Amino acid sequence: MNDPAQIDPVVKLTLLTRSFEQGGVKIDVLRGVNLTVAPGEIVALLGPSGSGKSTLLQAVGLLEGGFGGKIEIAGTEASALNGDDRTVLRRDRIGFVYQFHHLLPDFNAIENVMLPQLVAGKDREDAAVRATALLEALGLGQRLDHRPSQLSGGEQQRVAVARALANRPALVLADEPTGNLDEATADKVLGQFLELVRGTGSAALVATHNERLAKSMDRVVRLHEGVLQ
Ligand SMILES: Nc1ncnc2c1ncn2[C@@H]1O[C@H](COP(=O)(O)OP(=O)(O)OP(=O)(O)O)[C@@H](O)[C@H]1O
Repeated sequence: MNDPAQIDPVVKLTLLTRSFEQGGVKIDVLRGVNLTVAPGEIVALLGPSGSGKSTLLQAVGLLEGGFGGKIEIAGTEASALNGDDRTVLRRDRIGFVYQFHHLLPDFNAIENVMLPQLVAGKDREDAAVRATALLEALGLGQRLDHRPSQLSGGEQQRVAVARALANRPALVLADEPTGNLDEATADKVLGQFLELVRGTGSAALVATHNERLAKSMDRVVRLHEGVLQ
């Protein structure tokens, strides 16, 4: 049996830094962030607008360079990988949900959820089975062949949640996943998202402004003046 102490964290950030130039002025947005997320743990990332939540998620999602410090994802030091290996690590281990769904407009719900699986080399039939199961679990069994424009905002976000989980990622990164929805819909979608993430055993790092929604997660961390509190 595995000793839990020996299991790698899904995320380990050590002294992460990021600065931007704005109008000739250097702004230190992240000033030495340390963060560990355990397998299956759901962590809320709170912080005021402009505090660097999206910047932090971009670092963890291996979406951008320019960061100082160390980024480890599921035991692999991502900051030491070349571009191709980083892409594979991102594709195989990380799912993303954004504030706006970013679904492909010409594909229906099931196709949008199948797509990341096909890109990862999964068999078409298996991908369809997985996509259907996820969409049904999110209450979208009657919407499988609807395109994004034929879905409500909450339904679009639920398809985006299904897409993020399609490849059974070790980690889901969500940037204001319900920020675009009214309060009642946001609560419902976030509740379903958390339940599904818990069911799959993925870990999640969820950036939000919403203290109330944050409290329903396992742990809350706050970005303040470039470090986590
Ligand atoms: N590519 C960039 N170039 C210059 N400055 C940037 C860039 N990306 C982010 N910043 C700056 O970094 C700071 C943090 O931005 P970020 O989007 O990470 O904040 P946030 O906490 O996610 O904000 P919000 O809650 O409003 O989405 C801001 O001052 C922003 O202007």
